[in-house]
Amino acid sequence: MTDKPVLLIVEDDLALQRQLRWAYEGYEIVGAATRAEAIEALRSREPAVVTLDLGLPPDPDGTSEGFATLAEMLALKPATKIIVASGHGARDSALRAIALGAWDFYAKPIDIDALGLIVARAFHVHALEAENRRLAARETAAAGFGGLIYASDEMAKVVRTIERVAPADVSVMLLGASGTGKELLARGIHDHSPRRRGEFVAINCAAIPETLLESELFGHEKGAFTGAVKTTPGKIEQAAGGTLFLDEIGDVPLPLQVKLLRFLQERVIERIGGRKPIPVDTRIVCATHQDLGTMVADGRFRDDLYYRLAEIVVRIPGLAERPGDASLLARAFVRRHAAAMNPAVTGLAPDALAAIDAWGWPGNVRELENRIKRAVIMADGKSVTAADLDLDATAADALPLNLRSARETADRKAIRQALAQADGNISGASRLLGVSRPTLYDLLKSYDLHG
Ligand SMILES: Nc1ncnc2c1ncn2[C@@H]1O[C@H](COP(=O)(O)OP(=O)(O)OP(=O)(O)O)[C@@H](O)[C@H]1O
Repeated sequence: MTDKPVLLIVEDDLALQRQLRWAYEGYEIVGAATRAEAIEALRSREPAVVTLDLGLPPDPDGTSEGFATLAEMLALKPATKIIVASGHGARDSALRAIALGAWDFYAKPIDIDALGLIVARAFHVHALEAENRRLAARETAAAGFGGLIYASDEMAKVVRTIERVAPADVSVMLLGASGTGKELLARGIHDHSPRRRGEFVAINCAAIPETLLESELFGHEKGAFTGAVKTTPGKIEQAAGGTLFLDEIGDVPLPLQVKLLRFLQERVIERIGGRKPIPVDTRIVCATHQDLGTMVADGRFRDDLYYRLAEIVVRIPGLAERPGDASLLARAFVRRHAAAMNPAVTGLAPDALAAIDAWGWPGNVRELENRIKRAVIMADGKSVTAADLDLDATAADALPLNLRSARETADRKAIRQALAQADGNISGASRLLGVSRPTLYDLLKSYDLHG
């Protein structure tokens, strides 16, 4: 066995089969002369592409056995690209073969070069479709994770960690820049934990004025302060039996940090103006874009609270550090927003994809989604362009330090993308990059990248 792509040739004329074997060098050729042999080869070798002669025994002058083989193969492995050949009543057979799901048809006698082109194209399309299926599978697998979409190994690693910690009742701290998907991941933790039937309650500690934050979190009794007209439970109580997501935890003022710490130690709260402690069983997931380590060192964040909250710390990389994610997310957002706002739009133009890859995404996924939403509304034609995204002029980067550093940046980016596309496979990535494996190894070493 070689690692060349497998081409199955179903042909009862053994001389012709031999001739084809010699003609196509780039593939590993497997021959079959009957339906039974063809099915056996399909099962054992799973060829991506098959050429099928319709005139097979016991009906070598007709097409019945050929069509039966076609139908059986497609039923077994629908993604197989089957190219049908026949000399009899070519037009009718062609129509019938295509209707049954054949990839293409050619009329005998065989022209080796013409058939070679059809075969090569079939392999190419098969590979593209396989890649699409792989990405779609990742999308669906991740859909359980609050609809999280990703292709990069960086994000796959984050998801693996989250999947592992979700069922354990530990507090999780998510660190990442704004718009990287922290809330989505927090929701994912909740949905994959035994508390999923309870509520997921999110509170953005930065968005609520200091004076109100305590009451929001802990609730208040009627009459506790002016305007407290009725007793109101806080977010912590609301999250009993579920998960409390404290976003921007770094913005909680010090006095409230003390109260939060007491809750985490004793698992009881007291509403403002209340006298009796109320036990609350909730899991805390928190997030911040701030450097809590420095805040602890500066005395702006209590270290005892930090350690209570950060039993597990998960770092979420920025969108620009996740090769392949931006374009995958962009496609998904185009689908989502086009359906709602401009159904004529079906995709992204090549210049838009290039601009998306080149952009630094300071606002991460949120920025990407907003740009796509606006572009879908603005788009005139079927495709969103770089101009619709407002990325054409702005995508021009500042001048790099020197040519060497510009080359290194470009190299690093291309290597990471190729590795992402090849699923981390060095041979695959080196083929995509057009360099030898040893060259790629050297580059990985010199740039301190990991394959
Ligand atoms: N991997 C992803 N797949 C699909 N959608 C995503 C992904 N990451 C983020 N989003 C979407 O992007 C938006 C921003 O994500 P989210 O609110 O989770 O970010 P955040 O890190 O919590 O941001 P902030 O810190 O500003 O609150 C949301 O609409 C979210 O649904």
